[in-house]
Amino acid sequence: MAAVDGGEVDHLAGERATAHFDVDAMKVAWAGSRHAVEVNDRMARLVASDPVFRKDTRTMLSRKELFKDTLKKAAHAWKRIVELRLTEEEANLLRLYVDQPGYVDLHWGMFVPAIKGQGTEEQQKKWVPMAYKFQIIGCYAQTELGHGSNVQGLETTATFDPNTDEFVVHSPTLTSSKWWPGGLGKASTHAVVYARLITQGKDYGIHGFIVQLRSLDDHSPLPGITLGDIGGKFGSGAYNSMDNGVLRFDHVRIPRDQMLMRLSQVTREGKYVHSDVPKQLLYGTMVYVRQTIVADASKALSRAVCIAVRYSAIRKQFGSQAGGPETQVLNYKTQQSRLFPLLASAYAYRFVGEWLKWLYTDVMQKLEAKDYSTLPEAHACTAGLKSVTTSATADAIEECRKLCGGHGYLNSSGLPELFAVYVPACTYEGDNVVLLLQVARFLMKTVSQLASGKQPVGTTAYMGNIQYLMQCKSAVNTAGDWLNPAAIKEVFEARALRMAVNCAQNISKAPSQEEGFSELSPDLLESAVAHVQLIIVTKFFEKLQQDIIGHGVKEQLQNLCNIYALFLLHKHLGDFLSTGCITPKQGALANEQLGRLYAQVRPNAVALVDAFDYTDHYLSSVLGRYDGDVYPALYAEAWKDPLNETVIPDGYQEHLRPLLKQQLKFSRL
Ligand SMILES: CC(C)(COP(=O)(O)OP(=O)(O)OC[C@H]1O[C@@H](n2cnc3c(N)ncnc32)[C@H](O)[C@@H]1OP(=O)(O)O)[C@@H](O)C(=O)NCCC(=O)NCCSC(=O)/C=C/CCCCCCCCCCCCC(=O)O
Ligand SMILES: Cc1cc2nc3c(=O)[nH]c(=O)nc-3n(C[C@H](O)[C@H](O)[C@H](O)COP(=O)(O)OP(=O)(O)OC[C@H]3O[C@@H](n4cnc5c(N)ncnc54)[C@H](O)[C@@H]3O)c2cc1C
Repeated sequence: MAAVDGGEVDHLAGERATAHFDVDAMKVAWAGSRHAVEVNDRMARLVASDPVFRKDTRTMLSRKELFKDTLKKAAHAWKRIVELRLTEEEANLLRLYVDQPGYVDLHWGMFVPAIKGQGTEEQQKKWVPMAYKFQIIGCYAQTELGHGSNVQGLETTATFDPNTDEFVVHSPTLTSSKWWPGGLGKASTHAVVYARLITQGKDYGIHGFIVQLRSLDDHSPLPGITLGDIGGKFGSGAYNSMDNGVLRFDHVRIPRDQMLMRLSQVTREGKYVHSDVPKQLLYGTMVYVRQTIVADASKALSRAVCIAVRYSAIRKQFGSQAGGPETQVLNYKTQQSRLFPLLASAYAYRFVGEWLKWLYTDVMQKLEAKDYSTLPEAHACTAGLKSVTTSATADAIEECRKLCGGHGYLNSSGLPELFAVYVPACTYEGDNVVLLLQVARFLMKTVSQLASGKQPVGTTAYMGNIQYLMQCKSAVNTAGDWLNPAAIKEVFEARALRMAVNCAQNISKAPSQEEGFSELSPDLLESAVAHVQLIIVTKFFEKLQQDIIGHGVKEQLQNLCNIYALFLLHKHLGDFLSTGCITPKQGALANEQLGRLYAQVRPNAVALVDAFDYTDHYLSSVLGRYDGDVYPALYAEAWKDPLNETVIPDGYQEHLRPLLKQQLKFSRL
C-alpha cells in the first residue's frame, strides 16, 4: 500500500477485492522491474514523510512565496541527496516526487546534457564536475522573444575577436532577448546560450556557448548582462514556481574555449572548422529531452486517471430506489467510455516511453561509432511521440477534471494545478504542430524513396509492404475478431500508409514540393498522427510478447492494449473509413467490442490505478486519496483557505457594509 499519509479506513476495499489480478506484479510491469518498484516507493515515501516537501497550501502562496518555497525545497532535496549518498537514479526520483518545477529541472535536464552532448572531453572535464557539485547552476537559453520554433532564425550573435581570443556575445535587437529559459530569471549562474557564430566576417549559424551570467560571490548579474523573470504564468501555483527568464547581452566577452566545440570549432586564428558529423547533432539536447517528456506524459496522465478512477468509485449519483444505494458514477457506461481509454493510454505511453528510451540509447551508441543512419528516425520518433503523448495527456487531464464533476474544479482535487503545470508541455521543447510537421517531412521522404526500391526500416518498415497495405481489406467479421492483434495492426498500418501516400500524391500535383507541403499541412498533421499512433499500438503489442509475470497481469494488459487501439479506431473512424481500411459495419463491431472490454476493466479499475503506486503526497488530491475518505478531506481542506481565516472578510467595512446600508436607505424611500 503506497499511501503513507492515508487514513485508517479503506473505503475502496470493496473495489480492491474485485480485482482479477496480482496488483504487486502489475506494479512491476508498470515500473519496469522489481528494483524500480522498490526504489520508486522508497523515494516517494522519503519525500512524503518530510515536512519541508509539503505542498498542500501551494496554490495559496503568492508568486514570491512560491518561488522562495521552491528554492527551499530544491536546497533541502540536495541536502538529503548528499546526506543519504543517493545514487543518480534515486536522486532523480526524489526530485520527481518533490513535484515542484524549478531551476534544478533545467540544470539537470538540459544544461548538463547540453555540455555532455556538445562539449569536447576537455570542456566536459572542466564544467560537468562543477555542475554536479552545484558550484554552478545552469540553464538552457535558446528561445528568444522573436523566435522559438525557428531555431535558425535566432538573432543573438557571438562574434569572434582574434585580438583577444574571445567571443563577443550580443543581443542586437529587442526580439533577440532570450525569453523563456527556465531557471534563468533568478537562479542560474550560467547558461548554455545559442547564438549565431560569426568569425572572419562570416555567419556560420547557430552554435552553443557557455556563458556566466551572475557573480558566484553575490549572485549579481555580470557587467553587460540584463536579467529578470518574464512574469506570472497560467494557473495558481503550477509552473509559477519556475523563474522563466529574460536575458540581454551588451557586448559580453567570453573566452573562445567556452564555445561548445564537439561538433565544430573556431581556431585561435578564427578559422571555422566543422567536424565530419551531421549539423543536426546541435539539436541533440532537444532530442534527449523530448524522449524524457514522453516518459513524463505517462506519469502526468496516470496521476490524473488515478484521481478520477478512485473518486468515480466513491462518488454516487442517482439510481436510489426506495432508499436503496445510489449508483457509483464509475458504473455509468458514459463514465467508463470516457475514463477507461485514458487509463489504457497511461499504460500505452508508459510502454512506448520505455521503448523510446531504449531507441535513444541505441542511437547514441551508433553515433559514438560514427553511424548516423538512424538519426532521422530518432528525430521523427522523439518529435512525433512527444507531440502526440503531450497533446493527448493535456486533454486527458482536463477530461479527468470534468469526470470529477464540480469537485474536480477545486484546487484541492489536484487537477487544476496538474493541468496548468502540464499543458505547456504541448509547447515547450518544440510546439506540437511544428514537431508533427517534422514527422510528416520524414514520412514524405520515406514514401518518395519507396519508388526507388529503398527498403524502409525501423518504425517505417511497414511501408515496405506497400503492395499489400494499399489494397488490403480487413477480414473482421465479428466483434471478437477485433481481439486479434494482427487484425488491429493491419488496419493501423494500412491507414497510416494510405494517408501518407495520399499526401505524397497530392503534394506531387502542386507547382512545387514546398507549396504542396504548405497547402497540405493540415492533412500532413493527420498523417503524422496516424503514423505515431501506429508506433504506440505496435509497441504495446510488443510489450505483451515479453515475459510478463503475475496472476492475471497479462490479461489485464491485453485488455488495456485492445482498448487503446479500438478507442483510437473509434475516435478516428473517419480516417479508417475514408481510406477504405474498414467498412462501417467493421467500425460498429469495433465499438461493440470496446463496450465489452470496458465491462471487463470495471472490476479491476481501482486496482489498475493502485498499480501506479502513488503516495497521497504525490497525488496531492483529496479526491484521489488511497483510502477514498473524500468528503471529510474536502470539508477540512476548505477551511485552510486564507479567506476563511476570519469570519468577517477583509473589505467588509469599506465595500460591503456601505452597500448594505445604502440599500437599506433606498428600500425605505
Ligand atoms: C526542427 C525545427 C523545427 C526546424 O529545424 P531547421 O533546421 O530550421 O529546419 P529543417 O530544414 O526542418 O531541418 C533540417 C534537417 O534537420 C532535421 N532535424 C531537425 N531537427 C532535428 C533533430 N533534433 N535531430 C535530428 N535531425 C533534425 C530535419 O528533419 C531536416 O532533415 P532533412 O534535411 O529533411 O533530412 C527546429 O527549428 C526545432 O527543433 N524547433 C523547435 C525548437 C525547440 O524545441 N526549442 C526548445 C527550447 S528548450 C525548451 O523548450 C525547454 C523546456 C523546458 C522543459 C522543462 C521540463 C521540466 C519541467 C518539469 C515539469 C514536469 C511536469 C510533469 C508532471 C508530472 O510528472 O506529474
Ligand atoms: C513553460 C515553458 C518553458 C520553456 N522553457 C524553455 C527553456 O528552458 N529554454 C528555452 O530555450 N526555451 C524554453 N521555452 C520556449 C519554448 O521552447 C518555445 O516556446 C517553443 O519552442 C515554441 O516556440 P514559440 O514560442 O516561438 O512558438 P511559435 O512558433 O511562435 O508558435 C505560435 C504558433 O505558430 C504555429 N507555428 C509556428 N511555426 C509554424 C510552422 N512552420 N508551420 C505551422 N505552424 C507554425 C505554432 O503551431 C503555434 O500555433 C519554454 C516555453 C514554455 C511555455
